[in-house]
Amino acid sequence: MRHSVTPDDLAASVMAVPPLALMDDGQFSDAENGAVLNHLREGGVTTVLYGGNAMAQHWPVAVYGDWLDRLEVLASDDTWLLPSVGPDAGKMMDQAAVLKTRRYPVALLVPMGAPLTHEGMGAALRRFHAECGVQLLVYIKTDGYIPAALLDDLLAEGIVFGVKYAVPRQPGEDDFYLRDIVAAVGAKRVISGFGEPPAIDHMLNQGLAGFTAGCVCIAPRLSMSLLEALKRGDRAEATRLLSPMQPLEDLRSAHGEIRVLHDALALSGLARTGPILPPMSHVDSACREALIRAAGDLLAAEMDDRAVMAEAKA
Ligand SMILES: N[C@@H](CC=O)C(=O)O
Repeated sequence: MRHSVTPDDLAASVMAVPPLALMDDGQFSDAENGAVLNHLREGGVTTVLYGGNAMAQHWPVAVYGDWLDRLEVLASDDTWLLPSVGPDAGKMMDQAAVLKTRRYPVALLVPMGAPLTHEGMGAALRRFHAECGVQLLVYIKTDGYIPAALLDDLLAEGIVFGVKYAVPRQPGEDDFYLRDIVAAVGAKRVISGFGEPPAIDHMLNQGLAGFTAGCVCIAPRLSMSLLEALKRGDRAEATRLLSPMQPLEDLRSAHGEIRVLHDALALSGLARTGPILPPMSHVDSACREALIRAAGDLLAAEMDDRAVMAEAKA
């Protein structure tokens, strides 16, 4: 696992957001989480965030250090691994005590909810950083969550590392909040935060540096090629690369993105992800067949792409 990173690393790899694999008794599975991490690394992904898809806000603090230590052992030396902290300021301090004795450079701050003020939120982030020295990637899912000027101050103080931006917009809708954030902290510090489809507009039209995604866990090579296409401004190639992911993305939109991804990894045969953490639950059996097809087709497209690349290199 890497112990230091720079803002350029936000653009160097897709930030994969995998599910967490547990054994039937709810214990962490080294073998299955290792299988997911190996598949990502073989597909070229070097940044992995244990966030929303891993239900990270619901990890008991009692196992937080142990699960992170296990992930660190499983990750390759060149992988940038990000844990999550929050969502509340008290839990952040319990997690700071754990992170203080580890070497994670950056953690994702999952969105905080009411009650809060922006002044108080700034104080909570400063207190966390003073305790453990870990910088924060701020996850923004709602308009006006944190003022752009406060983000800029926290970035200048070395507390905020960057922003994972995931406020949904209608097609063609102007995104004033995103523009303010980019004007304050610079596009290099902001990544698109909700999968491959919105990353196309975020990177091509708003100039964001990269993106986080879930489908990348099944198709890392395709997703990395999508990132490269977007960095060179190639919309046609990006759209082509997105198309094998769309059936699974459609199922995620219809039935819940976290649980569909968790079960898709298992049904594709990539990893036995096991029980999903409460308060989430598994997908209904009614969409199982469609999920087997979508996940299997996406994995097949990934393996075909890898075979073509290997042949081209030989
Ligand atoms: N929610 C997105 C990316 C993660 O933050 C996804 O799963 O595609």
